[in-house]
Amino acid sequence: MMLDANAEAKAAQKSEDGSDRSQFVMDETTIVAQSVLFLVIGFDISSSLLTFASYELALHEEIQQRLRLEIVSALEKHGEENIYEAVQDMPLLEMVFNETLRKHPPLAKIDRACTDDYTIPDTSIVIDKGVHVCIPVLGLHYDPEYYPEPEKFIPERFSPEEKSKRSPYVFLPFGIGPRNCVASRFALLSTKVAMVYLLKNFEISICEKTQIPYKYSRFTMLLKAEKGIWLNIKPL
Ligand code: HEM
Repeated sequence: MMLDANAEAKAAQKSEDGSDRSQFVMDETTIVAQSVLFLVIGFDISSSLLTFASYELALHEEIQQRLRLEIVSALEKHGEENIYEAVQDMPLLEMVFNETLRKHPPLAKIDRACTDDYTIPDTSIVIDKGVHVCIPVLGLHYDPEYYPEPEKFIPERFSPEEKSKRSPYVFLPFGIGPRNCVASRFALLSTKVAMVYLLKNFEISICEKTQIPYKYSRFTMLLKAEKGIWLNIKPL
Protein backbone atom coordinates (compact mmCIF):
# COMPACT_ATOMS: atom_id res chain seq x y z
CA MET A 1 0.00 0.00 0.00
CA MET A 2 2.83 2.37 0.88
CA LEU A 3 4.62 1.45 -2.33
CA ASP A 4 1.46 2.34 -4.22
CA ALA A 5 1.30 5.65 -2.38
CA ASN A 6 4.91 6.35 -3.26
CA ALA A 7 4.30 5.49 -6.91
CA GLU A 8 1.22 7.70 -7.00
CA ALA A 9 3.12 10.57 -5.42
CA LYS A 10 5.83 10.26 -8.05
CA ALA A 11 3.25 10.01 -10.82
CA ALA A 12 1.47 13.10 -9.50
CA GLN A 13 4.78 14.93 -9.44
CA LYS A 14 5.40 13.96 -13.06
CA SER A 15 2.03 15.19 -14.18
CA GLU A 16 2.69 18.52 -12.46
CA ASP A 17 5.73 18.77 -14.73
CA GLY A 18 3.40 18.31 -17.70
CA SER A 19 4.40 14.76 -18.59
CA ASP A 20 2.18 11.71 -18.97
CA ARG A 21 1.14 10.05 -15.65
CA SER A 22 0.84 6.66 -17.30
CA GLN A 23 4.58 6.74 -18.10
CA PHE A 24 5.50 5.93 -14.50
CA VAL A 25 6.44 2.29 -14.02
CA MET A 26 7.87 0.66 -10.91
CA ASP A 27 10.32 -1.93 -12.12
CA GLU A 28 11.67 -4.78 -10.00
CA THR A 29 14.83 -2.92 -8.99
CA THR A 30 12.81 0.06 -7.74
CA ILE A 31 10.46 -2.20 -5.78
CA VAL A 32 13.39 -4.06 -4.16
CA ALA A 33 15.19 -0.76 -3.41
CA GLN A 34 12.06 0.76 -1.85
CA SER A 35 11.37 -2.38 0.21
CA VAL A 36 14.93 -2.39 1.59
CA LEU A 37 14.56 1.31 2.39
CA PHE A 38 11.37 0.59 4.32
CA LEU A 39 12.96 -2.28 6.26
CA VAL A 40 16.22 -0.51 7.02
CA ILE A 41 14.68 2.87 7.76
CA GLY A 42 11.61 1.54 9.53
CA PHE A 43 13.64 -0.54 11.94
CA ASP A 44 17.00 1.17 12.20
CA ILE A 45 16.04 4.86 12.33
CA SER A 46 13.23 4.34 14.83
CA SER A 47 15.52 2.32 17.08
CA SER A 48 18.12 5.10 16.76
CA LEU A 49 15.61 7.67 18.02
CA LEU A 50 14.64 5.47 20.97
CA THR A 51 18.30 4.83 21.82
CA PHE A 52 19.34 8.50 21.71
CA ALA A 53 16.27 9.54 23.72
CA SER A 54 17.18 6.92 26.36
CA TYR A 55 20.77 8.19 26.38
CA GLU A 56 19.67 11.78 27.01
CA LEU A 57 17.20 10.70 29.70
CA ALA A 58 19.93 8.69 31.44
CA LEU A 59 22.12 11.81 31.44
CA HIS A 60 19.25 14.02 32.65
CA GLU A 61 17.66 12.21 35.57
CA GLU A 62 15.43 15.11 36.53
CA ILE A 63 13.87 15.23 33.04
CA GLN A 64 13.42 11.44 33.17
CA GLN A 65 11.53 11.76 36.50
CA ARG A 66 9.28 14.52 35.17
CA LEU A 67 8.57 12.54 32.02
CA ARG A 68 7.71 9.41 34.02
CA LEU A 69 5.23 11.42 36.09
CA GLU A 70 3.66 12.82 32.91
CA ILE A 71 3.37 9.31 31.43
CA VAL A 72 1.80 7.77 34.55
CA SER A 73 -0.68 10.61 34.88
CA ALA A 74 -1.70 10.55 31.17
CA LEU A 75 -2.13 6.75 31.27
CA GLU A 76 -4.32 7.06 34.38
CA LYS A 77 -6.41 9.78 32.74
CA HIS A 78 -6.92 8.08 29.35
CA GLY A 79 -6.47 4.38 30.20
CA GLU A 80 -3.89 2.14 28.51
CA GLU A 81 -6.50 0.99 25.99
CA ASN A 82 -6.53 4.58 24.68
CA ILE A 83 -2.77 4.80 24.25
CA TYR A 84 -3.09 6.97 21.12
CA GLU A 85 -5.02 9.67 23.03
CA ALA A 86 -2.70 9.32 26.04
CA VAL A 87 0.41 9.91 23.91
CA GLN A 88 -1.16 13.06 22.41
CA ASP A 89 -1.55 14.33 25.98
CA MET A 90 2.19 14.18 26.78
CA PRO A 91 3.72 17.56 25.88
CA LEU A 92 7.03 16.84 27.63
CA LEU A 93 7.44 13.59 25.67
CA GLU A 94 6.93 15.57 22.44
CA MET A 95 9.57 18.12 23.49
CA VAL A 96 12.02 15.41 24.61
CA PHE A 97 11.70 13.63 21.26
CA ASN A 98 12.12 16.86 19.27
CA GLU A 99 15.19 17.85 21.27
CA THR A 100 16.60 14.33 20.80
CA LEU A 101 16.03 14.59 17.03
CA ARG A 102 17.70 18.00 17.02
CA LYS A 103 20.83 16.76 18.81
CA HIS A 104 20.95 13.36 17.13
CA PRO A 105 19.21 13.50 13.73
CA PRO A 106 19.52 9.93 12.38
CA LEU A 107 19.97 11.37 8.87
CA ALA A 108 22.59 14.07 9.40
CA LYS A 109 22.24 15.43 5.87
CA ILE A 110 19.69 15.34 3.07
CA ASP A 111 20.19 15.81 -0.66
CA ARG A 112 18.33 17.36 -3.56
CA ALA A 113 19.09 17.42 -7.28
CA CYS A 114 18.54 20.82 -8.91
CA THR A 115 15.99 20.50 -11.74
CA ASP A 116 16.48 24.01 -13.23
CA ASP A 117 19.18 26.67 -13.14
CA TYR A 118 18.46 28.66 -9.99
CA THR A 119 19.89 31.98 -8.79
CA ILE A 120 19.91 32.38 -5.02
CA PRO A 121 17.90 35.59 -4.39
CA ASP A 122 19.98 38.76 -3.78
CA THR A 123 23.20 37.01 -4.83
CA SER A 124 24.96 36.15 -8.08
CA ILE A 125 25.27 32.50 -7.03
CA VAL A 126 23.72 30.16 -9.59
CA ILE A 127 23.01 26.50 -8.88
CA ASP A 128 23.11 24.80 -12.25
CA LYS A 129 20.51 22.27 -13.36
CA GLY A 130 21.69 18.77 -12.46
CA VAL A 131 23.84 19.86 -9.52
CA HIS A 132 23.33 17.89 -6.31
CA VAL A 133 22.83 20.03 -3.23
CA CYS A 134 23.56 18.73 0.26
CA ILE A 135 21.56 20.21 3.14
CA PRO A 136 23.55 19.93 6.39
CA VAL A 137 20.83 18.95 8.87
CA LEU A 138 23.27 18.38 11.75
CA GLY A 139 24.97 21.75 11.07
CA LEU A 140 21.63 23.61 11.18
CA HIS A 141 20.61 21.79 14.36
CA TYR A 142 23.81 22.92 16.10
CA ASP A 143 23.80 26.53 14.84
CA PRO A 144 23.90 28.70 18.00
CA GLU A 145 22.03 31.45 16.16
CA TYR A 146 18.92 29.25 16.34
CA TYR A 147 19.79 26.99 19.25
CA PRO A 148 21.91 28.79 21.89
CA GLU A 149 24.30 26.41 23.70
CA PRO A 150 23.51 23.71 21.14
CA GLU A 151 25.41 20.97 23.02
CA LYS A 152 22.93 21.22 25.90
CA PHE A 153 19.80 19.05 26.03
CA ILE A 154 16.95 21.52 26.64
CA PRO A 155 13.52 20.08 25.67
CA GLU A 156 11.86 23.47 26.36
CA ARG A 157 13.42 24.76 23.13
CA PHE A 158 10.45 22.98 21.56
CA SER A 159 7.67 24.54 23.63
CA PRO A 160 5.02 26.03 21.29
CA GLU A 161 6.23 29.58 22.15
CA GLU A 162 9.91 28.86 21.44
CA LYS A 163 9.11 26.91 18.27
CA SER A 164 7.06 29.76 16.86
CA LYS A 165 10.12 32.06 17.07
CA ARG A 166 12.18 29.87 14.67
CA SER A 167 12.03 29.14 10.97
CA PRO A 168 10.71 25.62 10.22
CA TYR A 169 13.75 25.20 7.95
CA VAL A 170 16.18 24.92 10.87
CA PHE A 171 14.65 21.71 12.25
CA LEU A 172 14.79 19.01 9.60
CA PRO A 173 14.94 15.54 11.19
CA PHE A 174 12.33 14.30 8.70
CA GLY A 175 13.42 16.52 5.81
CA ILE A 176 10.94 18.98 4.33
CA GLY A 177 8.83 19.54 1.22
CA PRO A 178 7.16 17.00 -1.08
CA ARG A 179 9.97 14.44 -0.62
CA ASN A 180 10.11 14.50 3.16
CA CYS A 181 9.77 11.33 5.27
CA VAL A 182 6.58 9.50 4.32
CA ALA A 183 6.32 7.90 7.75
CA SER A 184 7.20 10.69 10.19
CA ARG A 185 3.90 10.44 12.10
CA PHE A 186 4.00 6.66 12.28
CA ALA A 187 7.67 6.73 13.34
CA LEU A 188 7.02 9.26 16.10
CA LEU A 189 3.90 7.47 17.36
CA SER A 190 5.51 4.02 17.48
CA THR A 191 8.70 5.22 19.20
CA LYS A 192 6.72 7.31 21.67
CA VAL A 193 4.59 4.29 22.63
CA ALA A 194 7.78 2.25 23.12
CA MET A 195 9.23 5.01 25.32
CA VAL A 196 6.02 5.21 27.37
CA TYR A 197 6.28 1.51 28.33
CA LEU A 198 10.04 1.69 28.81
CA LEU A 199 9.84 4.58 31.28
CA LYS A 200 6.71 3.29 33.01
CA ASN A 201 8.46 0.03 33.89
CA PHE A 202 12.18 0.80 33.97
CA GLU A 203 14.71 3.30 35.21
CA ILE A 204 17.41 4.25 32.71
CA SER A 205 20.86 5.27 33.91
CA ILE A 206 24.42 5.54 32.66
CA CYS A 207 26.94 2.78 33.35
CA GLU A 208 30.74 2.53 33.27
CA LYS A 209 30.64 1.77 29.52
CA THR A 210 28.59 4.85 28.61
CA GLN A 211 30.69 7.16 26.45
CA ILE A 212 30.01 10.86 27.26
CA PRO A 213 29.99 12.48 24.80
CA TYR A 214 29.92 9.58 22.38
CA LYS A 215 31.93 9.72 19.16
CA TYR A 216 30.19 9.54 15.80
CA SER A 217 30.83 6.45 13.71
CA ARG A 218 32.51 7.34 10.42
CA PHE A 219 31.38 4.14 8.73
CA THR A 220 27.58 4.31 8.82
CA MET A 221 25.10 6.18 6.66
CA LEU A 222 22.87 6.89 9.65
CA LEU A 223 24.21 8.88 12.59
CA LYS A 224 25.48 6.29 15.09
CA ALA A 225 27.74 6.13 18.11
CA GLU A 226 31.11 4.60 17.24
CA LYS A 227 31.00 2.15 20.15
CA GLY A 228 27.24 1.91 20.55
CA ILE A 229 25.20 3.39 23.39
CA TRP A 230 25.51 1.46 26.66
CA LEU A 231 23.03 2.07 29.47
CA ASN A 232 21.66 0.41 32.60
CA ILE A 233 17.98 -0.54 32.46
CA LYS A 234 16.59 -1.42 35.91
CA PRO A 235 13.01 -2.64 36.57
CA LEU A 236 11.08 -0.25 38.82
C1 HEM B 1 12.55 8.58 13.66
C2 HEM B 1 12.37 7.95 12.54
C3 HEM B 1 12.64 8.52 11.15
C4 HEM B 1 13.38 9.61 10.76
C5 HEM B 1 14.15 10.59 11.63
C6 HEM B 1 13.28 9.67 9.30
C7 HEM B 1 13.90 10.64 8.52
C8 HEM B 1 13.81 10.70 7.15
C9 HEM B 1 14.46 11.71 6.33
C10 HEM B 1 15.36 12.84 6.84
C11 HEM B 1 14.14 11.46 5.04
C12 HEM B 1 14.59 12.28 3.81
C13 HEM B 1 13.63 13.44 3.64
C14 HEM B 1 14.08 14.50 2.67
O1 HEM B 1 14.96 14.26 1.83
O2 HEM B 1 13.51 15.64 2.74
C15 HEM B 1 13.28 10.29 5.03
C16 HEM B 1 12.71 9.75 3.89
C17 HEM B 1 11.97 8.61 3.88
N1 HEM B 1 11.53 7.89 4.97
FE1 HEM B 1 11.89 8.34 6.92
N2 HEM B 1 12.51 8.63 8.86
C18 HEM B 1 12.09 7.90 9.94
C19 HEM B 1 11.28 6.77 9.94
C20 HEM B 1 10.79 6.19 8.82
C21 HEM B 1 9.98 4.97 8.80
C22 HEM B 1 9.54 4.21 10.06
C23 HEM B 1 9.72 4.69 7.49
C24 HEM B 1 8.91 3.59 6.85
C25 HEM B 1 8.19 2.72 7.51
C26 HEM B 1 10.32 5.75 6.69
C27 HEM B 1 10.25 5.81 5.30
C28 HEM B 1 10.84 6.79 4.53
C29 HEM B 1 10.80 6.81 3.06
C30 HEM B 1 10.11 5.79 2.15
C31 HEM B 1 11.50 7.96 2.66
C32 HEM B 1 11.73 8.44 1.21
C33 HEM B 1 10.63 9.42 0.83
C34 HEM B 1 10.78 9.94 -0.60
O3 HEM B 1 11.88 9.93 -1.16
O4 HEM B 1 9.76 10.41 -1.15
N3 HEM B 1 10.95 6.62 7.52
N4 HEM B 1 13.09 9.85 6.32
